[in-house]
Parts: sequence; structure tokens; C-alpha cells
Amino acid sequence: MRPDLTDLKTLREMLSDAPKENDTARQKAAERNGQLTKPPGALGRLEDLALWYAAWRGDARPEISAPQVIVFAGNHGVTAQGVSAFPAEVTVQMVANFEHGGAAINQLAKAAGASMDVHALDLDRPTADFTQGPAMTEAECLAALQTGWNAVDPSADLLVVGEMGIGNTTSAAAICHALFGGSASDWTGRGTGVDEAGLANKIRVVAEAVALHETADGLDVLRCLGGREVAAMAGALAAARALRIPVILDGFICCAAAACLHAIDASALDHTVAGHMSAEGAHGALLDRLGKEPLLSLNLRLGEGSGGALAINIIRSALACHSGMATFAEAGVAAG
Ligand SMILES: O=C(O)c1ccc[n+]([C@@H]2O[C@H](COP(=O)([O-])O)[C@@H](O)[C@H]2O)c1
Ligand SMILES: Cc1cc2nc[nH]c2cc1C
Repeated sequence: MRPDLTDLKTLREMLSDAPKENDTARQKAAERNGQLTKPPGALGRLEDLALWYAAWRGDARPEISAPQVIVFAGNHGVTAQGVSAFPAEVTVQMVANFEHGGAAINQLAKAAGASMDVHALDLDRPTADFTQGPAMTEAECLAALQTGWNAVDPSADLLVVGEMGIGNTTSAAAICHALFGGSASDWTGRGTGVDEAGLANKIRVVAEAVALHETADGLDVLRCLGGREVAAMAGALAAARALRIPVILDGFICCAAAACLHAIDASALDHTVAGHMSAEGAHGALLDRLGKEPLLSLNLRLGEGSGGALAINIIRSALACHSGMATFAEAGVAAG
């Protein structure tokens, strides 16, 4: 299913009409969970994850065999404001590194037994500096959303979306400030490692951008303050929902993309879990706003889908227990 995202209204409608959990599968999975050879609840959150996954797959006893990691890359005009510790050309250089297998995410995807795809979005055409005007036109934003949608493999059974884009923690901070209010400093962190003066400059940039655009509508915020890789992640999350593919969210930028969908429909992220809590200062507050409890907290601040990829084996293990364990009756173990 690859709809033509010809206008943002179509996407809004698709989000409202998106599939919901399969209640029957959840109920059957819960019954099975209650019969497995362990004290009730002893597998803690793994049990919740197994039921969540079963409900989205519509299968009471599923397994994970085809996880997909997608890394989207984009360039940001706002880098002209000196918001990153690294130069903008690192984005295209890291894409080459992903393609040659040399980045952390290549190793983490491999360790998790996941396929990995990389999509570079018009790197030679950075978005506009959003302190001056909207980052993207509607057509540009739609094209990025479509790239994200099309990147999802319909036969995947678990998805991680990650990103690479020098300057994108400024974009993510501006998205959060526009959607959730507070002050610019609440949402602005050090990204790749800016110093005190760099952080003060970033806060100024985020405050100016949000004041200029004056919108809290999820898709407007995405277009005005996002980036192509951010929009592509949003498109991939929407596609996964339509395809009933559960998703593991990554760090601050991935969750900012997710927040744009959440602002349109509060249930838009029900098919997702938070893979980890990033060391980027505002990620915890963002996860709270999205109602997500992170699976891991490892002080990562890399992006690329790294924290999501690390969490694949947690979900896989949850399903291995759920679908592979013996019941009390099968094992001849006395139930309590
Ligand atoms: O995922 C995160 O939470 C995260 C936190 C800090 C930095 N990053 C990565 O660093 C880059 C953005 O940092 P910056 O300083 O250029 O805005 C971008 O490529 C992200 O993948 C990612
Ligand atoms: C080297 C480097 C690798 C990255 N991966 C994701 N964001 C990144 C930013 C930099 C600077």
C-alpha cells in the first residue's frame, strides 16, 4: 500500500483512519501469557511488550524474523546560524560511511539481525534556514514524507527509524517548543557537543524560529521547522501504522518527528515504543509528553537509529519467551 501523498490533508485523514490494535489477538495472547511456566508477571515489561506486539500483528503467538532499520539523512539551512559543533558536510560524508558499513548503526543493525537501508534526501539542496522562513514548501515536505513512506518494507515485522543530519537537534528542539510551549531553553540541548556560547546561540535560534512561524499544528510544524529526514521519519511511522508494523523509536530527533504525528492524533504512536532515552537534555521531557517509557538508558546521543536498534533484541526476546515457552500443562509444572 503506497498512497500518493499529494496533499497534507490526505495524510491527516490517513492518520485518523489508521488501523487500531487487534483486540482478539491481544486477548488470546494474554490468555497464553497467563499459562506460561513462570510466576504471573515475572517477566515484567517483556510481558506487556509481547501483548502489544501480538495486538499490532494480529497474531497471538508471533515471532520476529525480519526487523528493518532505515536511516534517513537531510541537510539543514539553519546550520548557517552556527548551531552545530560539526560542519554540514559531515552529513553527506556519514551517508558514504553508512553505505560502506563503517558507522555504529551498521554494526548495531547487524548485531540485531536487522536489514538496514539508507535514504539520503536531496543533500545538495538543504532546507531553508527556518529563522528566515519555512524550512520546506508543502511540496518538499510531501516529497520527504513520501520517501519515508515508500522506504518501509511491507514484509518487515519490526521497524527502527533513525536519522543523520547536522543541525537537526535545533530542528527537533524548535518542533518541541512549537508543539509543547515552555521556553526555548527547555527543549534545546548540546547536540553533537556545542559549548556554552553555542548553546546560548542555539536557544536564541529556536526562540526566534518558533516566534516567526507561530503554529502548533503538527504538519505545519513539521514543514516549517523540520527537515527532510525528519519528515521522512514521520512518513515511515505513518506507513508502518498502515502496514501494522510495530516500531521502536530512537532518540530526540526521531521522537520530535513522532511528536508531529502525535499532535495530529493522540493515538498515532500507539504502534510504537521508545527504544531508549537519549543523553540529549530534553529527550526525557519529550518522552513524557508522548507518554512513552524508554526501554534503555545508555547515555547514547548518536542518533542513526542506534538506540532503537539496540532495543530490537529486547522485543525479539519478549516474543521468543511469549511464543516459545511451554505452558504449565505442557511442561507438567504445577501452577500456583
Ligand atoms: O538521537 C539523539 O538523541 C541525538 C542527540 C544528539 C545528536 N544526534 C545526532 O547528531 C546530529 C545532530 O546534532 P547537531 O549538533 O548537528 O544538531 C544528527 O546527525 C543526530 O543524528 C542525535
Ligand atoms: C561523526 C558524526 C556521526 C553521526 N551520526 C549521527 N550523527 C552524527 C554526527 C556526527 C558529527
